[in-house]
Amino acid sequence: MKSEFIADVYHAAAEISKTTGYRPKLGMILGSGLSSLAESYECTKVPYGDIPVLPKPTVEGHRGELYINEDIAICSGRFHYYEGHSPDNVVSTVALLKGLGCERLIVTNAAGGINTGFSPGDIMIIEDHINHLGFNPLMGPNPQIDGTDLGARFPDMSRVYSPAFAAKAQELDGDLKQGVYIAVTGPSYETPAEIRAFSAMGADAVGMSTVPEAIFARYLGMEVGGLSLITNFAAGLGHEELHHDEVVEIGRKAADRMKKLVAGLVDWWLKE
Ligand SMILES: O=P(O)(O)O[C@@H]1C[C@H](O)[C@@H](CO)O1
Ligand code: HPA
Repeated sequence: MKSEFIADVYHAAAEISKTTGYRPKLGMILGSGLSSLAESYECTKVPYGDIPVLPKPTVEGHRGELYINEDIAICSGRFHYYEGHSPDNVVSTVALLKGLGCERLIVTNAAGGINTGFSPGDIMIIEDHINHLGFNPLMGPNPQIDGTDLGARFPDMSRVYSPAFAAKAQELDGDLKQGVYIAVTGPSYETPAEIRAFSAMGADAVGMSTVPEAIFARYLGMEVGGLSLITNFAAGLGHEELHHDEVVEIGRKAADRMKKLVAGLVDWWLKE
């Protein structure tokens, strides 16, 4: 992340706080097909188009709107590496949320189930991740604001996802899965051989996002909780070809259960 870029994003965040009067403590990034989760909250909506420092999302199922109120800021729409965005742009939503005042972050995504105990419609608490993207958002000079490093040059990643968040999620919904998310670049889905390799590496679900956001959020000192909605059997494990419109459709269908879970987690993390 370049110092100038983060300064611009923080500046944009300060402008939003000034106009709306809000400095929420909790941020959330919504995955493919999950944009309706934002509708549970009474919020002011700011289209990404009104935040010129942000790039434009190009993927179906990612709206491109910031929802904000005094408690929560929700990025409905994220930036994926496969869209051609730079690593800085991929994590610009996290920088925006941090600039708005968020100290905690919930990341959500749609993912393919690698673990043979997982089925479409399952929700997996992200317990850990494998970065298979080929880049790390912290590569490059360690950014500074007013001469001070934004975070550690070599940040610890031994506990990216909050165990307290995972425990609370299990308490709220007794039927959750838990596992390791592996991020690949996409946009092609994986081959069955890749899925077998990822399984041997210890991955339970595969997707094309989230990991850079979680790394950057931890670097910034935020607490992170993660949820994957399993939208399909990973390549070779089901009988059908994979299509993004089905990923979005399953996301929409499972949104009510996700909404209930997320609402409980939001209430808890705002009070905790
Ligand atoms: O933004 P997420 O990770 O939820 O989106 C997933 C990964 C790809 O962008 C897309 C593939 O269908 O959905
Ligand atoms: O099977 C998948 N692979 C990668 N990304 C995904 N996002 C949803 N499903 C998948």
